[in-house]
Amino acid sequence: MTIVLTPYWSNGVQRLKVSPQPQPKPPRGLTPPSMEASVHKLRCLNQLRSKDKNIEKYIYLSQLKDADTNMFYKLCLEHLSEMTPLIYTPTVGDACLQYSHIFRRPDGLFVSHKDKGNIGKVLRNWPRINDARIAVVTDGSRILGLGDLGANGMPISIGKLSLYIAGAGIRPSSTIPICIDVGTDNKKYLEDPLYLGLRQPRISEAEMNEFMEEFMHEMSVVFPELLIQFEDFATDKAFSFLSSFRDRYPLFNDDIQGTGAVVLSGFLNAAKLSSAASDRPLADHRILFLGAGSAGVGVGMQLMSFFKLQGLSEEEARQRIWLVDSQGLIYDGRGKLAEHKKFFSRKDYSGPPMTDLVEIVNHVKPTALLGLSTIKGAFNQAVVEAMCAHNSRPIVFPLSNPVRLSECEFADAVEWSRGRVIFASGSPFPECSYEGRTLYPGQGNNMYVFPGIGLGAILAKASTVTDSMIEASSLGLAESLTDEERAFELIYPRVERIRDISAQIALSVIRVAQKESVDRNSQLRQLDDTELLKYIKGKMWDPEHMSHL
Ligand SMILES: NC(=O)C1=CN([C@@H]2O[C@H](COP(=O)(O)OP(=O)(O)OC[C@H]3O[C@@H](n4cnc5c(N)ncnc54)[C@H](O)[C@@H]3O)[C@@H](O)[C@H]2O)C=CC1
Ligand SMILES: CC(=O)C(=O)O
Ligand SMILES: [Mg+2]
Repeated sequence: MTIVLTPYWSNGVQRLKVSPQPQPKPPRGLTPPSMEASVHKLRCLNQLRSKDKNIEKYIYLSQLKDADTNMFYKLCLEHLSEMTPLIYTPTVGDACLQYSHIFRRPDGLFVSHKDKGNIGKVLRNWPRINDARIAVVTDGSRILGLGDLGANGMPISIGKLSLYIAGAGIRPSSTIPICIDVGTDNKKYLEDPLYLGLRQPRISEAEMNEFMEEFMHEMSVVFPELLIQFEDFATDKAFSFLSSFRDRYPLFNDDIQGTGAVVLSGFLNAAKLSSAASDRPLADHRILFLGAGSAGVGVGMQLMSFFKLQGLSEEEARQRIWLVDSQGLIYDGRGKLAEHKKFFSRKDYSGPPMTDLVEIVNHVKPTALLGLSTIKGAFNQAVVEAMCAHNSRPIVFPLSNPVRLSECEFADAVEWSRGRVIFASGSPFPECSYEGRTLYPGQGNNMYVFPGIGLGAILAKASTVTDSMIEASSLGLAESLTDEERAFELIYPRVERIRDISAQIALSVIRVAQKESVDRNSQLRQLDDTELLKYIKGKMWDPEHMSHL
């Protein structure tokens, strides 16, 4: 497919009309005699599989995406469980760490502090302005659990958007990966002669707030139909930019809201399995978090809905959740707390600081232990055994990314719990067998929901992304398990079904947007659910029908 760009003016801004054109057959002699599309797919797959290291596979796939976008997405769709760990976590973490060294050519938009006052001008340099529908924006300040990676954060925006395209059929030309470069406090990068970003420490909080005001305003002027996903901002900024901008522009924060939705969904299914193995009512679950950053608190807030769905009040729901950070259990008597930790701070404990996780598990007696702490191995044998002492089927979700920061490995959790654990992790682990049974880990990663949230919000032309739209994505995902998946005790559907799942999630999100009157595309109101689902699926971009060869 080639793209033809025709300039035109709208609201005083020059835009480009994007028209995809079928690729003309190359003149005879310019391709080899036996260039069959299906054989070439096999050739690409073989080249990919011949590489030993995942980072080499990542580089190969980035180049393939550049040279033959359709082929890249055909491979993604046909081999999703093989491709996802390469284009996303865990490999994307290594790609970010090494970005300045493996960089070949630009693929995304860099907006730097040097552009302050001229951000609109920089945004207008994007070649596909009129087609833009979704941007993933990071400032690189907390990439996965890897910390401040500055301008090296760009691959996370690229990776998330590849999943939008593969998982929800968003047109590649409608996506904009953005990395805001406002410096880095990563000393190693500042000293690296190959580092691609600004060679300066991060700007102050006040300067950052001013910069973001201009950035968001200009984004809405230049890209009036754009939905924004904030990604991997350090926790304070993640919370403050979400609350400053969410009522003014269509946006959501993936780490707070997307993660909240995906974990609520998995927890709904896990709690049913766990409760079925004991006589414990669903309302009696007790959840302990290791990690109280944007992800931990975001998930905690979303899990309040689990208890409210069981009929509990807001206060009763709050009482079911305990948070632990690097200083131990979070409680009022501990001293000054960061703003985002206050809501879940316990009032029913007043002893000395409690820092040992086994001691905390024995104090709280949780039914579920969730890790969003970036602390590898924090759920060790003693911790998992303590969980088993209180539960016939303990729920253990080590959700930190990438895989080498996971609080616990699946095989260990199975072994230490003697096959009783109900498990989901942020990055994928292989299945394992225990006493003749094959056990499957879940992947509790926001990748299950953000493509569908984005697709729904884009099609409804939502003016804002509401909490109920996020919750709808979660309930839609929880209900999407097939009978076969339930029989295998899966708590998330198989990733191969992502397009169907995204369509279902988009439908739920659109219906809530309509109910809350934030849909600017009111035509979709006339469709019943069957028609709407057909409409959504019909809108999905399909690489098979756009052959490059
Ligand atoms: N599975 C998923 O879909 C997602 C996973 N994550 C992962 O969650 C992790 C955390 O992300 P954020 O909350 O944004 O980061 P953050 O840095 O804001 O939060 C980390 C939290 O862990 C706590 N912590 C650090 N060391 C600890 C220790 N030794 N013991 C107990 N707690 C400790 C910190 O006090 C802080 O509360 C990252 O690894 C990230 O990749 C984030 C979003 C989505
Ligand atoms: C998955 C994700 O968004 C994170 O680890 O930050
Ligand atoms: Mg993230």
